Amino acid sequence: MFKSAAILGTGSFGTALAHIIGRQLDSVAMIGRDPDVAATINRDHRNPRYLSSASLPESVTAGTELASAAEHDLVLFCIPTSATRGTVEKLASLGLPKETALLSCAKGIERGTGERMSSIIQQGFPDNPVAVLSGPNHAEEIATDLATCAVIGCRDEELACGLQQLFTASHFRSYTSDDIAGIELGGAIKNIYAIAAGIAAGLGLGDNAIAALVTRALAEMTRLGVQLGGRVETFSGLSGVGDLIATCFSPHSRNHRVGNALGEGKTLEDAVNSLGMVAEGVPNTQSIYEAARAAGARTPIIDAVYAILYEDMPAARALSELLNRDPRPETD
Ligand SMILES: NC(=O)C1=CN([C@@H]2O[C@H](COP(=O)(O)OP(=O)(O)OC[C@H]3O[C@@H](n4cnc5c(N)ncnc54)[C@H](OP(=O)(O)O)[C@@H]3O)[C@@H](O)[C@H]2O)C=CC1
Ligand SMILES: O=C(CO)COP(=O)(O)O
Repeated sequence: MFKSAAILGTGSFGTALAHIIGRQLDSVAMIGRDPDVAATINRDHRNPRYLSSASLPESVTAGTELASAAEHDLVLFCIPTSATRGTVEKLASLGLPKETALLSCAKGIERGTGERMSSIIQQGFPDNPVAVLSGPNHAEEIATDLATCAVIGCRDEELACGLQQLFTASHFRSYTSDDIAGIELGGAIKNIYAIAAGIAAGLGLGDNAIAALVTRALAEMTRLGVQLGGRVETFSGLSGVGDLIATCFSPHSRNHRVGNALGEGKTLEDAVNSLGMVAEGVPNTQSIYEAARAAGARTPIIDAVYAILYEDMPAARALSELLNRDPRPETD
């Protein structure tokens, strides 16, 4: 179905996905901001800045011209959620054929509007087909051919099959679903719990506490995600509990690393600056906290992370307040 693709973003995830789909397609164009990074990718078939040890197939080239996305039949959005609307508007002003399929790979919702990335992309390209990809997909592992699975959210069956075929490799298995909202919400909300799990580890809590936290996080994610438009079963799938487990327990998770630094007493600014990559949970703690308030949802874990990140509440006090809330049944 697809012969070529453009990947917007030459960061970790763009590089990992180029590594996968570059083997399947005639040409994959990575479109970034830094001409030196692009030149090195073209010369050495490696990204010097992100996942520099991963080799990129010969079919992968790089550049900085957004307009060149129009030459491909699929465009992947692998940029931070905070950059999505601006990039969509720029690309829409340059123009894309209406057959070009658009695949959102970012995990978060927009601050202020609460909109999901697929909606923002669809607004910019009302006639183009839009799909999403999510799951337990750490770029570091994908780029070294460690096995994983993903779910493709798409309402058009033919496109879903085409994307499923594209994202099928000996070490990469993909599933399809038409619950785009549920898939995007799981991927966005879990970032906050990865920060929470990192904070718990940084505070020196044990395995029992972190298992309890992640279990209650799943209940909270499902409750909030359903209130925001997802289907309940999607949160027990790859983009829900699958990604929650990956990010809450993996040393690769940037969100977990930010949380860990906070638990150890570092400031949010230091934690984010020392990362040098995007940790979507930081802006998404604000956007999802706001969406939860607007929906009237009960979200004690998200509220605690929000208080630590944005209201200067010491992590140990937030933990104590979480544990000392009024008792309640496990399922309600
Ligand atoms: N890394 C992972 O394992 C996974 C990441 N994702 C999601 O993919 C998205 C991208 O993450 P990831 O690749 O890891 O992030 P990185 O921090 O590794 O890279 C971000 C990329 O986006 C570019 N970028 C940053 N700001 C802008 C902007 N304002 N306009 C255009 N481009 C910009 C950066 O350019 P520059 O290098 O020039 O700064 C860089 O190429 C996130 O939503 C993340 O949640 C999803 C699954 C897995
Ligand atoms: O979403 C991810 C893996 O599925 C990446 O998580 P981090 O952004 O926390 O590294």
